[in-house]
Amino acid sequence: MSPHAAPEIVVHPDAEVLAAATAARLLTRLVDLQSHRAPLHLVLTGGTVGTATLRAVATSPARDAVDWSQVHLWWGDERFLPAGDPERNETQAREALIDALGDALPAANVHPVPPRSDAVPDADAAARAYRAELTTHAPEGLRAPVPDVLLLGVGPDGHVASLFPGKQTLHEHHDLVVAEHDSPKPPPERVSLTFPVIRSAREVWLVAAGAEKAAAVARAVAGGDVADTPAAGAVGTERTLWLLDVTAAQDLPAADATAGGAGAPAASPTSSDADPAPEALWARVDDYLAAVVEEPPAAAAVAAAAAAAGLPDIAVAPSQGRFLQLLAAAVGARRVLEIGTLGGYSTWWLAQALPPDGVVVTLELSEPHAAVARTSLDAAGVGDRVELRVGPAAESLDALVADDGEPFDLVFVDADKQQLATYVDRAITLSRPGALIVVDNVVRRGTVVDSAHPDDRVHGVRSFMTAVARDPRVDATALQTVGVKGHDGFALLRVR
Ligand SMILES: O=C(O)[C@H](O)[C@@H](O)[C@H](O)[C@H](O)COP(=O)(O)O
Repeated sequence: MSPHAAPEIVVHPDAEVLAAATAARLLTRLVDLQSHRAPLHLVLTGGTVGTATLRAVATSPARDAVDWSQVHLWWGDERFLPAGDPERNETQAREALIDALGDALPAANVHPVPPRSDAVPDADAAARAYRAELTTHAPEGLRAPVPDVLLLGVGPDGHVASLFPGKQTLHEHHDLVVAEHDSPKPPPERVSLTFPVIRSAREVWLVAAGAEKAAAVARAVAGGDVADTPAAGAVGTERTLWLLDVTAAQDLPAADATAGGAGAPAASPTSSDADPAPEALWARVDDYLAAVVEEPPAAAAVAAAAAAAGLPDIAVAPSQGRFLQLLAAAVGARRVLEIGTLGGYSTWWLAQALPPDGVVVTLELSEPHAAVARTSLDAAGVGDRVELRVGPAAESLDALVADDGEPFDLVFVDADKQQLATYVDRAITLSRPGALIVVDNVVRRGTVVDSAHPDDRVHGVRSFMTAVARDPRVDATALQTVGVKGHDGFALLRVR
């Protein structure tokens, strides 16, 4: 099985057969793997199919072919409830399998997410404790054990574990475990592994039954947007296996699924033979790169505050933030202009490059966004190096031109695209020779090539591209990028 292999899909006639077949497959896989390595790490999932699979394992004649003393059990997520609560995934897994294994499975091999208690009063505390447990059992050089098989149920909205569409937790690239305080699936308080852990698994098995899952399954298998369909981001380093019943597979192209039990890798879900480069793979690479570009806690706090305030998740990724910082440092920036503050995340990175007397002048249209940014940047200790101006960017830029102040050394343009040509024209006017101007989001999933595209932001970018191509004041280039934010790109200008 090659890394990043296309997902395999196996379809069974109904949910009962699906659970039994998944159990048989799991037992066989564990026995096979035990001839290669020990211990094994198996991550369980909550939900009806996940729990039915555990019951089928418990009642299988092949159950005892596994040396359970060499298997560690973890959970992909947990409903943050008191110990023994029947709704806890741990409770259900104990009733379905663990109790039946008895002494064959040492208690020390079972690693539940801590239940609600006086000692662990909230999901954040449980997440911290679970993170510590993972790290305790991590091999040298890693922060968590590498799951050999990671099971995931799939919700009708495409959620996996307790990672739900539209939530900031989907974009957690560094932490191993997060608390979810507002789960749309009850209970609201949950704890979940993050994608960096899920995507570190050798094999990710997604199990789903029921027609209500079909649309999400089809979107995920087709490599959909993780923000809309989190299951699309659940891929293993060696294998991604979809185990479905007929109804959950009903929206898949017919060629994409093999009959149940065969288990042979299905035809790739794409028309080409080459491995597709799904957004999930790009996101996984970003996860890897994020481990290289450690997102400082102060930056993560700015991002978290923006998410908590409900700001749209359109800030740059950590690696892009560091890129801006390095560019600013490379030109020895003392004065930086930012057009589009949002929650202040890129502002924070830019401020890191400044000398003590440096300043980032950042322009934001929305007062509520500016208020979030101001609070976060002050809390991060960089507020004294940031001058935040609220109002329409074109007006603020004209005022800066009228001020005829010191020129800027670097400009970062990350605002509405309809007026991009105007913003960049003013930025060039406000910059010194040798200054750099970075313009974000200029590829827009490739739509920038479409002269008839209905989105006026596309036309704003195209107008900017046309203008900058013939502007004698700058040398310019533009590069495509892929990553957790999908397919996009940026332009880089140097003022002559
Ligand atoms: O705690 C949970 O609820 C699960 O971990 C969750 O991710 C579940 O696996 C899916 O919601 C699918 O659940 P069903 O299989 O019951 O549809």
